[in-house]
Amino acid sequence: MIEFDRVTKRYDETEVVSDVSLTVMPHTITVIVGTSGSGKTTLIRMVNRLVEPTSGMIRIDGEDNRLVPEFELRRRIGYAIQGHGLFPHRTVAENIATVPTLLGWERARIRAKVEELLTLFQLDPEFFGPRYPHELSGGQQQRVGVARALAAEPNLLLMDEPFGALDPIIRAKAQDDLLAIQKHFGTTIILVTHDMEEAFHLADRIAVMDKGEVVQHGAPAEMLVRPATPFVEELIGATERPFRLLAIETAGDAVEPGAAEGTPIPEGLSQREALSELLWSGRSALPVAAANGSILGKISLDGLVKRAARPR
Ligand SMILES: Nc1ncnc2c1ncn2[C@@H]1O[C@H](COP(=O)(O)OP(=O)(O)OP(=O)(O)O)[C@@H](O)[C@H]1O
Repeated sequence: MIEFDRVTKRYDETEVVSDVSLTVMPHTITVIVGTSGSGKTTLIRMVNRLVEPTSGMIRIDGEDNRLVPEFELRRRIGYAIQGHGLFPHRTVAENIATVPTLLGWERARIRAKVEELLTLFQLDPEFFGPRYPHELSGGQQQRVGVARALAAEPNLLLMDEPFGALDPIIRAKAQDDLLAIQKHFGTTIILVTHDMEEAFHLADRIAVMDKGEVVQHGAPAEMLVRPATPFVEELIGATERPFRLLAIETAGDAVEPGAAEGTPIPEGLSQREALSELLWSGRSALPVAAANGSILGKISLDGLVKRAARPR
């Protein structure tokens, strides 16, 4: 659990983070959104003490983070940033192995970890392990950056626009990888993004920052129904509300009994994507398939229209 307790950061006279109190529950994804310059990066960099708060305290599992030596914090907390920050003269495998090596893991354990992570990110370890970052595409480098942040199996992962530079297709893939990994390891993740679509897709909780303050912190659906300020409402975008609501849950959550014709929708697809498939197919229902290919039932336009309506 991460507790921000009345955290303030000032640079000279300018307050860039103002009296933020926020609790991040273990094994959840909290997404921080807000306009440029609202203090998102500063807030998360205070967790691993790349930035020191002017006042207030951050506790990690109950422990004041100032009592933990900085090098220890940075080994314990994964940190992935836009542009990935890979070491150019180290291979992909060496990059991922950075923190485990510092921690003195045995070679066999390091090798196994590197292979596991590359495989999870669907990068063939034999092919990609010995390559150098410049031999990879931007999207592949970005995934290696996230793999590196995860290598020492941190309980906590801080991510600052980790998918910012990716094209929409690779981005969607990277988001799904992240969700799978979060499920697999139970990692607590705090992620900063400008992309509301990404926020609604990934978040268990969204924190909205405006001029250094957290103006709302809650479940995505709650934010749609009860935006705390006009700023939050504007950020969500009134015309997007039904679609944002559908983006929160998966097709698997909307399965209805019965059969339907057409190409099956994977159960992990968001309901928003399922709606799009339905509209494009011109059908009123499509089958929904599990990862192993078995048909779970169907998803219907009528069902999704009901789910997209304002919750009561
Ligand atoms: N080292 C610093 N010295 C002075 N001011 C700073 C420093 N770091 C950040 N700031 C200021 O603090 C404010 C918040 O910056 P921060 O990077 O936290 O915002 P952000 O919400 O992450 O923005 P963006 O979305 O553009 O990345 C900005 O106005 C920035 O200029």
